[in-house]
Amino acid sequence: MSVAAATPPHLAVRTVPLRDGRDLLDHLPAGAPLAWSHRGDGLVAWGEAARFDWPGEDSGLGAERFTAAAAWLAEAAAKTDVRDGVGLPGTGLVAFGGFTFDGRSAGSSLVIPRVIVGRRADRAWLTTVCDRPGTHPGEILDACTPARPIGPLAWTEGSIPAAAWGEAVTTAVRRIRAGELSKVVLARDVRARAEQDIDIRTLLRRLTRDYPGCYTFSIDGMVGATPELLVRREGGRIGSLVLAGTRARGATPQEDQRLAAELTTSAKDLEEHEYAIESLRAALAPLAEAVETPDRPRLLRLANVQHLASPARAELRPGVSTLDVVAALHPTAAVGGTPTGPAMELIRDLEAMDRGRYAGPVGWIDARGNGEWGIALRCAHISGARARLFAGCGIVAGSTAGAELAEADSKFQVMRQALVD
Ligand SMILES: C=C(O[C@H]1C=CC=C(C(=O)O)[C@@H]1O)C(=O)O
Repeated sequence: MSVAAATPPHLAVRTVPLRDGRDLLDHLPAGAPLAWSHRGDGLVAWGEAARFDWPGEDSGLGAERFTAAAAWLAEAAAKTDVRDGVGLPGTGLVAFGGFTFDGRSAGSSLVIPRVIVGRRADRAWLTTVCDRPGTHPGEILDACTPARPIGPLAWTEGSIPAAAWGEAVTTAVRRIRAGELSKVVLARDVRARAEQDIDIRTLLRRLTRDYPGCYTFSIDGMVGATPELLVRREGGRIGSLVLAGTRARGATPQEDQRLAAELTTSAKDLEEHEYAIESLRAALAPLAEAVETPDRPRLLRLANVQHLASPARAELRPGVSTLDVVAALHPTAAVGGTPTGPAMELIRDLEAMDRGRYAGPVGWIDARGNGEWGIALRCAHISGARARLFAGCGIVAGSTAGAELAEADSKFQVMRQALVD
């Protein structure tokens, strides 16, 4: 099924310092905004100078989509004339990307925008991408109209009703107890329809306001605020934040504390977390040295849920690219399961839906290989007036359908709240 991606064009890229203290999102015109932001830093972008699309591969387990994307980007970089007056990660040639969860699905893409505005602490910059040196992209002048409210929404079930998904959880628990695998992450979707096209900038504003500690993203209609950092690369250093194990937030400080204590001492959740750490260490072993992970996970509190979280750091071996790391880490045990092969098969058997880019790598990369890639969680696919929301849960031998349905609901809350005026 694989086909060659379109050859990237010759481009001229200019980055200049920007003396503008505005919030990154204030720069975005309506339409199809690109964004990646975390605590006010990040990149927003619009327009499309070049694009890589991947149609899906036959086996679904390989890394073809990442390898093809890396080759396309390297070719684009070789054909680009760059004048970078700032020289930070995220300046010069930058591509935004979103990859499908399953290699068999179509929809993985990289986009080199026409205009990028970036911020890192007190430094901001503007990057423009043209077809010829000395020209300016028309998109730079796109009028920045105010973000619109979403308006009334009609909600419907997704691909699989709640009760049937609960049965899938029970089946997964049975297969885990029978020794077929240790853990599988099962996901479900719900759908909403607005009366007018959904203004993605409104969602981004609400997500950055409510989830400042998460990575807010918008790439080709996938919009969300993920707490899970797959890999951040700066020079030869990489970092990652492994999450697995979840409780809701309590309604009172006492209840919140009780749920946190339950999570940090739960054998089921610590086991689930350990699988995620082991899979990260195994995936990084051939690519990186000095992999450091903490002895015990920390508690990460978000507005809707609390997670067990472990920050990891490592030093990349020479010649290893960022997309090599993305390919090696994906799918982590936090979105696939353990072992990966049987978990992927069970997901295909039980979920009754194509995840598309939900739970796939999402982020940006520059021509020097710096970049930040998260896992597309707590997100929705927005297409015109339609939104499809996704949420998944790690299932282990001790899981129950009722608790997992409740956990999925607390994960849906991120995009539900972003969509409701
Ligand atoms: C699969 C999702 O979350 C993962 C990330 C953190 C904790 C998880 C858990 O505790 O089940 C999930 O593995 C999702 O939000 O859709």
